Amino acid sequence: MGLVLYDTLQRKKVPFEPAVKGHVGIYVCGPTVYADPHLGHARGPIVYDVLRRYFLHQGYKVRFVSNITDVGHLTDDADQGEDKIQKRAKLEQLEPMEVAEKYTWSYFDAMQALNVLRPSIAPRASGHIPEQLELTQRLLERGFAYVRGGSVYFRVRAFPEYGKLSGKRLEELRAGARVEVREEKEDPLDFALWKAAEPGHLMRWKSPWGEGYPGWHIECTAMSLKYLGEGFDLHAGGIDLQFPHHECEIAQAEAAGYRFARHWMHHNHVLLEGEKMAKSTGNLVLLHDLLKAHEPMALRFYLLQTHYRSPMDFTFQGLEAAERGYARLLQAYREVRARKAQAPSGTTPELERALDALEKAFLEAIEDDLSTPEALAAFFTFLPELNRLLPEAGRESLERAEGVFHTLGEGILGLFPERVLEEKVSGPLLQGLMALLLELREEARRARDFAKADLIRERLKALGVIVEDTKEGPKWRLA
Ligand SMILES: Nc1ncnc2c1ncn2[C@@H]1O[C@H](COP(=O)(O)OP(=O)(O)OP(=O)(O)O)[C@@H](O)[C@H]1O
Ligand SMILES: [Zn+2]
Repeated sequence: MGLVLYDTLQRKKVPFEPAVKGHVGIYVCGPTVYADPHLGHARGPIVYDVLRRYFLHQGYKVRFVSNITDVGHLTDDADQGEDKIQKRAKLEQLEPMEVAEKYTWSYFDAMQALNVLRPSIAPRASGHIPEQLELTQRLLERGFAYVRGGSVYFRVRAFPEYGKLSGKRLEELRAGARVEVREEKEDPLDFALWKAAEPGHLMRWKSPWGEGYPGWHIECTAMSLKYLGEGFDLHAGGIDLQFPHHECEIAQAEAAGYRFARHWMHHNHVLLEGEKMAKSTGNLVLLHDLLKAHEPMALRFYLLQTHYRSPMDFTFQGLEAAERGYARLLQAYREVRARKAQAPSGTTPELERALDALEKAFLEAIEDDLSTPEALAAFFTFLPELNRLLPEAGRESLERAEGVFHTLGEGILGLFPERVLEEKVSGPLLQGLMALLLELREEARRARDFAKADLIRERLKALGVIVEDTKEGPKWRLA
């Protein structure tokens, strides 16, 4: 069938064909790094990670670019307010770049725990000032921008297609626009490409118009075009970015004469008590807190249970239910691996048919606009069949089942990294089991059942555990 995705720009599901055969270029707007990530920040990366893994599974070469915004994102998301990172730097008494570094790693660490593949490139906005200046210059030359008091603004009225992504009409936007007190703009809808730095503004660079810093929107246009080239395949981010951020990105790129992203994808929000989880409002659950108390893969499973275009209300009950669901899947996978070794050679036709059905339903779900809930449902339809057939199944069929868990469950959904497959015997459990065995052996000795006592010692020795009888009683150590 092939992949079909809902394209926000076309407002419908469309077949996805990459521009260059065998290659896919994806750009995902990354976080503004001024605070620890919350659960909402994990949703996009996990959704687009599944997409990326699907392309890899289909044999594509994928270049996955996801930026780090470390400058230019102002507290009101538009052209006013303080730089979010600089504001935090003052609060924590750090250099702005220290703040950015600290929270970039906090974000990367959380993504790693969630088994999200690292971006091929994670460009920092502050490392791409020359590219942003060049694009701004180009927009000036082409009449799409103007300079006012050391700042450069994009002239929205010169780009009639402004609004095409979000479906907003210019007249309505204009009617609703705030007119600022010290208005430099020709039109309240115009947005900053470059802002003159006020005295005391810490993050500043030289430009043809004086010292300043870039606008948030120009960063992503410059970095996506640099690393993915004109007409790249897919641009993605949260629905809050559709307007104005992505609308402005399109205007900048196309007014500069470049073909921009061919497809647009937007994921819906994680909510907490009905409101968007957000750093700026403090309505959030921190990822690091969740990751400490819960299996990261259960969290990933939880997020994948809702389709990416639907809002998702976070609750602890929901997470606990997901933990149980995930544990059932993992247990089945582990059992397949364990049984495989002892199973008699041969295939089991019923299991083969169940696997065919699973593979088919799974891929159809993913290819239908990345329906991860249905892909998971395919696994849960398969589980009772598997459990029923497991005791009798032939080795070749079990090997195939293991392969399916591996390629679909881990390869595409990213739910079973090697770590979760290892059987873990924790220290306290091992100590408890050994104490129990030695106690039983002592009991046998007291009952003068030396044959049993020796048998326990010999069997332990075969497992690499040495038992020594000392004055203080029996002791054990690993051989
Ligand atoms: N609650 C959420 N659910 C899903 N995605 C989110 C959520 N909050 C932010 N994102 C996404 O995370 C990425 C980084 O966003 P950003 O750093 O601006 O986070 P934020 O928490 O919304 O910050 P702020 O509250 O300061 O605007 C964006 O793609 C954004 O759409
Ligand atoms: Zn962006």
